[in-house]
Amino acid sequence: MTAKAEYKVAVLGAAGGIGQSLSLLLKMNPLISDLALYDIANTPGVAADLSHTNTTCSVKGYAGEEQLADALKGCDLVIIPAGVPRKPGMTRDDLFSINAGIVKNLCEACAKNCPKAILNIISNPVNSTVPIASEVYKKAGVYDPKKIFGVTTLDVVRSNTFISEAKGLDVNDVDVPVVGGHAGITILPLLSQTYPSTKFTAEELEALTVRIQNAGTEVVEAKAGAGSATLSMAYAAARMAEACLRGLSGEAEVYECSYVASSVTDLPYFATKVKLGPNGAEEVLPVGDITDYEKGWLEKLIPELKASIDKGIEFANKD
Ligand SMILES: NC(=O)C1=CN([C@@H]2O[C@H](COP(=O)(O)OP(=O)(O)OC[C@H]3O[C@@H](n4cnc5c(N)ncnc54)[C@H](O)[C@@H]3O)[C@@H](O)[C@H]2O)C=CC1
Ligand SMILES: O=C([O-])CC(=O)C(=O)O
Repeated sequence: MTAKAEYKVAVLGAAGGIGQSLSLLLKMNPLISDLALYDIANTPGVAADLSHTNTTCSVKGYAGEEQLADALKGCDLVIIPAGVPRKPGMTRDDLFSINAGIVKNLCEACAKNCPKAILNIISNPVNSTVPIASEVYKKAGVYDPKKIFGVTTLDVVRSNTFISEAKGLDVNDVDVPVVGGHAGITILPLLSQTYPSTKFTAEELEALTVRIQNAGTEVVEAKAGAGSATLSMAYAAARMAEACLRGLSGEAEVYECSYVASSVTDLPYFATKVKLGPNGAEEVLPVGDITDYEKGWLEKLIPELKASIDKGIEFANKD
C-alpha cells in the first residue's frame, strides 16, 4: 500500500544535534507534506538550508516561543528532542533539572495547539519525561494514552546491530525486542526473543546485555564532552516517526517497541512492542516468555523505573 504525503510533522529542538539530522531524514520521507522546525533560535537557517533539497515535503522554520503555536497547529505528529544532552560522568537523570521544565512547557503548548497529534518524546530522562507529558495532558483535559510515546527505538537499533555483528547475521533480518525503560539497567533487551532464533552462551548474554544498557554512555564517552548520540538517534527517531505515520495511514501490522502507558506490569509506563494504527498505540503487547536471566533483570529494573516515573509525576503536579 502506498500512502500519500499528507502529514504535518513538527520537530521541537530542531536546531540541535538530533534535531538537524532528524529533520533531514524527515524531509526525505514521502509520507510527510509539511515539516515545521521549531527551536528557541537558528531554525530559519536550518529550514532555509533544508528547503533547497528537491523532495516533495515543504519545510518552515519557527524560532522563539511566540512562533510555537503556529508550528504546532495542524500537526499529526510532534517529535521532541529539545533539551540538554549528557556529558561524561552524568546519568540521564542528571538532566532532569533542566529538561523536565523544557518538556513540560512544550507539552503544554502541544496540549493546547494540537491535542490530537501523536507525541514522540526523545528528551531525557525519557523514563520521567513521558510521565510529565502525560500529566500535562491530563491537566489540560486532553489526555489520550494511545498518543504519547517515549522513543526507545535506539535501544532496538543498537541491539539489532550488536547482535548481528556478534553472530554474523544479516542486520536487515535481525529483530530484538527491548523492554522496560530508557536508562541503564531499565533497558532490558530480550535476547531470548531474538529473530531469527539465535543461541547465546551465558558469557555472550551478559556481555551483550550490559553493552546495550551502556551503549548511550559508550557514545557520551567517545564524544568526550561534545554531547551524546545524535546521528544514530536521528536514524532511530526517523524510523519511529515512519512507523507512527504508517500506522496513522491505516497500514496493518506496524510494530515498534516504545515506552508508553501500559498495564503489562504494575508500573503505569513500560516499554514493550506496540502495534501502531490510526489512533496511535492500538495495542500494547505483553513481555512474552522470558528466561530466568531476563526475569532477574526485570525484577531489578522495576524499583528504578518506578522512582523515575514517580519523580516525573510529582514534578508535573507540583504547582
Ligand atoms: N531517547 C533517546 O534514545 C535519546 C535521547 N537523547 C536526548 O535528546 C536530547 C537532545 O539531544 P541533542 O540533540 O544531542 O542536544 P543539543 O543540545 O544538540 O540540541 C538540543 C536542542 O534543544 C533546543 N532547546 C532547548 N530548550 C528548548 C526549548 N525550550 N524549546 C525548543 N528547543 C529547545 C536547543 O536550542 C538545542 O538546539 C537530550 O536530552 C538527550 O539526552 C539523546 C540521544 C538518545
Ligand atoms: O546516553 C545518552 O545520554 C543519550 C541516550 O539516551 C542514548 O544514547 O541512548
